[in-house]
Amino acid sequence: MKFTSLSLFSAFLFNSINDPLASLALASSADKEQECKVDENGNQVCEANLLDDDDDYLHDDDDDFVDEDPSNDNTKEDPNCIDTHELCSFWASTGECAANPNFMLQGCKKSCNNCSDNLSRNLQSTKEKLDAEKPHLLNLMKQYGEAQKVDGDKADVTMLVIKKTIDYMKNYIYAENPTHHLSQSVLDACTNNHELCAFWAAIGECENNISFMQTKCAPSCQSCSNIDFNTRCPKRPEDAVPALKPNDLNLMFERIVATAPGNQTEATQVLAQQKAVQEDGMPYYTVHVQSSPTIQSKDEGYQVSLDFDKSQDPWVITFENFLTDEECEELIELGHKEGYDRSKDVGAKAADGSYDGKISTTRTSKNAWCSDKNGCRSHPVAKRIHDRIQKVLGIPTQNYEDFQMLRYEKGQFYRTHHDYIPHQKDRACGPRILTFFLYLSDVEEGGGTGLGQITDPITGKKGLVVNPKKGKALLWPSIYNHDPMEKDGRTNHEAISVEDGVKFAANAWVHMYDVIETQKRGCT
Ligand SMILES: O=C(O)CCC(=O)C(=O)O
Ligand SMILES: [Fe+2]
Repeated sequence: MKFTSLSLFSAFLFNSINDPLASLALASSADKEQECKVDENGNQVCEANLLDDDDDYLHDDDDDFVDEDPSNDNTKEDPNCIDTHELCSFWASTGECAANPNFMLQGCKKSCNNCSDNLSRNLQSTKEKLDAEKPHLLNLMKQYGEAQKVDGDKADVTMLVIKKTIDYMKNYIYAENPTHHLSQSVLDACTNNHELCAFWAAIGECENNISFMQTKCAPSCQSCSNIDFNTRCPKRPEDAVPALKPNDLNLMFERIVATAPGNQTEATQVLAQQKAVQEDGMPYYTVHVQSSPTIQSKDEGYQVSLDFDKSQDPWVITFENFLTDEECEELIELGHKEGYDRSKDVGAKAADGSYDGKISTTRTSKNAWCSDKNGCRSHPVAKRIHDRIQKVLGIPTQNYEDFQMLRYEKGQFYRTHHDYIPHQKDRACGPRILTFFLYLSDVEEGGGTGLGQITDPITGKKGLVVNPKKGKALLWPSIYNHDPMEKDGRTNHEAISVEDGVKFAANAWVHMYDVIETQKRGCT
């Protein structure tokens, strides 16, 4: 029996995005497609004589494919090389293959020139033949970046990714008459930058870890077009609601001070000292104003203008007992699970529009990001604290970056800097507008947060130092009240060296707009 490896590979391409193993099973029966049907669960089911019924899905010991010669199939039409929509050719001509590859490369294969070629047709589907092909395929893969490592129990699925990658790179990216309009710099950057790209793609990382995978392992994720910042990064929706409008900043701080549960009465102050927690889980925290405008919104002479903002001191407040001891310990532990690495500053802009982290001599601490890649962000304690901050600020948690967990050993510091990142003004997430800083440990000596341009309320001199204390929080704005997209440089700050002990802390940076998708796609 002649083996229709052309339809095999096309079927594989079409299905393997969701389930590569299933697609191979489907593929091995592709020449008898009429004998396969979809069951009530939506799964493809084929007659028993088409698929082995043991779990060795690659096993095929009859001789029903003997297409030893790749040229044998050259003249055959690929039945899967079709457009599934009448507008495919129009869309392809308007650049949709590049702009919308997820749909177009599968749904408009013909117009996008994303059909299987001789190599693909000749792919063998038995385990033995796969193994025999392996050196050849791995060799071909070297054209597209780092040589790929394939072993372990995911070797078969990884090989499927490799086949898919070669097909995509050869027939679509480097097609003779490409239908995409990718720039030379994107093409040059579209390489696998790690030997495990194919493996990671095989275990679903292209979707779990979009920012890294779709740019640094783009061939394996079939995502060269996403290297381009404008394709990968969603624009800020026209109707996006800003977290703060002009004048909201002052009103927010005034409200936070007035409503702090521990500040209300003498009795609540006692409860705060006892670290009591309210029924809804909110601790009886107290708020202490370190610095604020002297003329407040209800006062005569109050204005919403740059001159007025400059004539007043910026807000800086602290919260005592904002977190319970258990919450602090759990957050530190989450940081350990993620792994504390040497902290980096915002570095140079990369070809994909992201900004590299650069090791800096002015920041010697270690940090870990509590992202959702490993479920940290959705851990109940991390989530509870995000929700608590949301309650205090009245700004939704989607606007909060993942917690950046910090660890300073003796002698470590972060020299004076500002948290506002100017280029983010034009990004979907908008700039950082507030820093909600959490102290997770007591520190024996040193390790304070210094705000050099803020007047210390006790000494009356410039240079406020907030000392760490387990469960305490510190909040300051990075922007002005009259125009909350604009940086207020007066909240420059530093992490003073730890002299003794270890300082654990966490940054919760609040953006003007939703930052979740921007962060996930590496667009911040
Ligand atoms: O550790 C501190 O006290 C401040 C840290 C800081 O400013 C930062 O991580 O951006
Ligand atoms: Fe900072």
